[in-house]
Amino acid sequence: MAKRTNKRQSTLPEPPKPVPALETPVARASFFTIYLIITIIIGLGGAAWYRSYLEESNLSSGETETAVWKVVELPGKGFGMVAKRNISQGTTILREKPLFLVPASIRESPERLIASLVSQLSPEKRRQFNALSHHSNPDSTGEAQMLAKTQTNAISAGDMIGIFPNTARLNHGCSSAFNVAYNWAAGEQELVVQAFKPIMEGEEILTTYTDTKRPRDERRQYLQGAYNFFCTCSVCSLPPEESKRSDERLVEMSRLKSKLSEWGSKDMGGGEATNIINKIWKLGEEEGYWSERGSLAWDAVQVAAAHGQEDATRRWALVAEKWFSIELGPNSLQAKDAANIIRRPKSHPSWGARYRVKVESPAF
Ligand SMILES: C[S@@+](CC[C@H](N)C(=O)[O-])C[C@H]1O[C@@H](n2cnc3c(N)ncnc32)[C@H](O)[C@@H]1O
Repeated sequence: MAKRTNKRQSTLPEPPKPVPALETPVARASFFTIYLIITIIIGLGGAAWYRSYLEESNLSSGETETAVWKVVELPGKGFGMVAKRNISQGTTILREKPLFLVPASIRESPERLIASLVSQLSPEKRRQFNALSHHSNPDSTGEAQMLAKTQTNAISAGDMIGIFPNTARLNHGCSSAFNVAYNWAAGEQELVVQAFKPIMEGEEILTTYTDTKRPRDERRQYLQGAYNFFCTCSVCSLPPEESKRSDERLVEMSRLKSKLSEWGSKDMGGGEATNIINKIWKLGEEEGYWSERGSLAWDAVQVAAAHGQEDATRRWALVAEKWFSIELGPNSLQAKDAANIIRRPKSHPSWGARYRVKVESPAF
């Protein structure tokens, strides 16, 4: 049996003594040549890595192609964004600063305001703005067209709305069809786009323009009115029977979500509230609707904490932290708040605010 030895007692043979490398001018010269070559190789490798890092995570506005996605023309949709390679769940596919921000409600003429903001853009940024589509008012020109482009492409950024030329190329998909979500990072003043589902190479990268937890006809009517297109996404194209079942699930998810507000008005106990959250989760799983999972689990954290249930609070916070990180990014305030509750469940602001009662833990 081999004896355990420490280094000092090692019986391994002594390593060979290093050969003095820099003793002659020739040796010194070849050392510097090798040093130079290694430095260049490391430098080039580093630059390539840095370029790919920028491409994946911190793009400057105006790019239409990165290592991860490209903007292409798609039949019947204008432009859209397509994955250039498999994208794993939780990947940040894009960070983007706005061309400009506008308050969500303004007193002055919106046309005039947008025109003035566009006139202040650099020529390159103005080109990016002019390249955007404007389906809400296709025949418009001049200031009206600038307003139409803003209406078609604006994305909420805190209490403002902004124009983000890359994110603006994301087309819409309903319930199980959309695979990315964006989140305004107020600290960095940039939009973060996260893949909350795995996306295969060649697949279209889709966001959602509306709450799609409603029946297909209603969704289509809304999208036609607000964005001027008839939705034929994978959910809207389901055969009649499957479409009916999908509609039923979505309507039930929506009904249960509004029923949950009864806990807020103290008309529902903590056990029932967490039971409803588990039901919504299950329906979402059946539907393939993975969005909003972080906030659903966060609602359960609130219920469990208010009823003073430490173990359930921590378990729901673990789920919330996981899904906030996937959908909003690990540096999002939401993911950080959930991480704090995992460490100290009793630090939740609602801790013990209601009578103590057992609540359900995650049932998945
Ligand atoms: C924010 S833009 C998206 C990018 C746009 N396709 C482009 O070419 O720049 C919104 C417009 O894209 C089109 N669009 C988005 N999702 C679509 C879909 N699922 N099917 C057809 N057209 C869609 C509609 O014309 C909509 O008004």
